Amino acid sequence: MPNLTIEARELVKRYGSTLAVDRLSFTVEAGRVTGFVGPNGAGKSTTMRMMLALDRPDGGEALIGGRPYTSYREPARTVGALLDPEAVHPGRRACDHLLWMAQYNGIPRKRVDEVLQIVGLESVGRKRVGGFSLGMRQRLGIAGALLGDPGILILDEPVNGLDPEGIQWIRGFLKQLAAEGRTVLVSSHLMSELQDTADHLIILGRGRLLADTTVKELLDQTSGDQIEVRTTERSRTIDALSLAGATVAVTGPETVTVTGLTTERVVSLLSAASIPFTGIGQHRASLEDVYMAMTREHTTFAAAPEDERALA
Ligand SMILES: Nc1ncnc2c1ncn2[C@@H]1O[C@H](COP(=O)(O)OP(=O)(O)OP(=O)(O)O)[C@@H](O)[C@H]1O
Repeated sequence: MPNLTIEARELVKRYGSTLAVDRLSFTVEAGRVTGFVGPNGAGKSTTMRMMLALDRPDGGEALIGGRPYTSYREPARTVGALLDPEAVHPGRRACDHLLWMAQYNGIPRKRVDEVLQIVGLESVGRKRVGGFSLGMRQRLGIAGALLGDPGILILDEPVNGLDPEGIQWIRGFLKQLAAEGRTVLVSSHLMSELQDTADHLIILGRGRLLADTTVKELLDQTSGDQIEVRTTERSRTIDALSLAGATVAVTGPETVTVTGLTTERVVSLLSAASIPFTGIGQHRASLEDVYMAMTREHTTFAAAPEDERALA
């Protein structure tokens, strides 16, 4: 079995005073879709660029299949990447762009028609890229990533700019690639784009690893013992439950979320105080809630300069 992992080992990248990637370590495994999520500026693209030797780390290393990217004679057969769908010359036909990539990587030309078909661009293969929508350019970028039939795929924001049908297509497609045993690393700044697609999540904030977990573990860990109460008398509810030692958060015009008490105790306290409620039950946090809570302090677009961080 070939090694199809992607590894970041203590990766560091600085741009001037900005610490874009901060001692980042994780391993991406084959056979599943790994979502690489974090707010804008968290360091996702920088990390992917270091994996592909497009940027040089200031510390640590990135390994593809256990080796540095630069050690492969024909890297396109091991790893395919989509980084910037706008990078194709607009005057070029889609098929010529792929043909050029294939020739450069020693890949037979018949593979060009195959990948155009795989991504659903066969009917526009002879059209110039300048007339393509962003969604079509994303598909073309994915076709390029697939040219060498690689076991590892690194896709930066592939859902960006796709219409609902395109989003549906890419979700199914990524799952299929993983089911074939490939390693699929896909970034997004929106958890909602990946929550139904990714099996595993690597969450970044300001260049640091915030979580390396399965979607299920993340939800279980955070949903905990929260109870949601629906009531028109929010402030009396907050007073009564807080007095009994609960932490109560307002989560809607007629809902509060309670931590620290059992459902039975909440019911008995509200009944004793004659506070009406129309619903009560376990609160399940959405993945988006968990992600927002986790990244809240890390959403500043630019990472703080190192000397500020030292003082923090
Ligand atoms: N070439 C560069 N020169 C200077 N700063 C850079 C460069 N590339 C990235 N940065 C900075 O490094 C940090 C990480 O950027 P990066 O693009 O990797 O984040 P990202 O998570 O991919 O964000 P997005 O979701 O917006 O693509 C940001 O503060 C960014 O401004």
